[in-house]
Amino acid sequence: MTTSTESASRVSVSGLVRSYGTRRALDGIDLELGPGVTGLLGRNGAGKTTLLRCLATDLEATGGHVRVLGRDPDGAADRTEIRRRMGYLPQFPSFYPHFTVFGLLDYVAVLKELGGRRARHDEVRRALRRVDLYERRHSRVRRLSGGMRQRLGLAAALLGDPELLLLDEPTIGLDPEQRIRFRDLVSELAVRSTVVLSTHQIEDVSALCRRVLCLDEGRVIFDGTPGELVARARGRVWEQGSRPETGVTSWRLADGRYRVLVPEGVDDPDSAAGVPVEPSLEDAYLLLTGARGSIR
Ligand SMILES: Nc1ncnc2c1ncn2[C@@H]1O[C@H](COP(=O)(O)OP(=O)(O)OP(=O)(O)O)[C@@H](O)[C@H]1O
Repeated sequence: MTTSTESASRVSVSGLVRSYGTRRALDGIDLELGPGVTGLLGRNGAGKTTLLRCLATDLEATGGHVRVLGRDPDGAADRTEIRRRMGYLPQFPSFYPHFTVFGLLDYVAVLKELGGRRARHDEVRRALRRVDLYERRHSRVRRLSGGMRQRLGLAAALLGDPELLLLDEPTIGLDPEQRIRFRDLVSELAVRSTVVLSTHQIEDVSALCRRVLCLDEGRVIFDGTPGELVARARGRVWEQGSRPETGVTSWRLADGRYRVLVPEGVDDPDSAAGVPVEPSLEDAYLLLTGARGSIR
């Protein structure tokens, strides 16, 4: 039976467990996602890619319940329907190098069963324009730069205006202009679509996400707005002239001073040594995930 919360959500996950052998990469995730951009943060190995792969029907859950776009990924017919209505940019997209840019996207569009030839070609052109690759449509994929390949992967994910867009580290390798273009595109799409963005680029989260989920060892350790995450760090970020004692996180800044993060339960530094400053989202994330000691 479908509950009203489930039908409003594009993604509904409860008690999701995914193990690789004896290792639990996801250890009981509960999640409801509606339209808008949600940023997925977490250290290397926290479980972000595994979560996206479970939502993308690329990995089966070991335990718990997953519904994507109102469908059950365990059923073959439901899985096909989810794949048609979802766009997925994997962490390491790989392409046939001898295809042209246009030919490759057209091939993906055929697999997604996007309309007749004419409508499909229109959609391929539209996706190429959106990622600024239209001028390169006749190039062989092997001749693209790393950032262009990343944009090609994004174009493939955008085909057919998916209701759910799952993006695993989408801005890796993009130059600043293309990164801003990407943000503009994603925020436009997120008016109607649900976008989940796994990233280590905290600036992308600040610029794009209304909601942040932070994973640690396969569990959600924070679920809220970027502002709520920053608020947790207020009063715990300092700058001072000398490297502090252990027990706090610190790193040297360009001007020779030190930025100091003071975890909860540790005394504030001596106010004579430094001044409290407004935390950034990055500071708040580092405090949340428990970084310790000097970051050199
Ligand atoms: N195919 C696999 N086989 C075995 N273990 C795996 C596999 N994929 C991931 N893992 C393990 O599962 C855990 C979560 O990995 P995952 O790739 O989901 O993390 P992540 O948060 O995406 O990391 P990163 O930021 O480095 O991409 C890690 O301990 C990882 O070593």
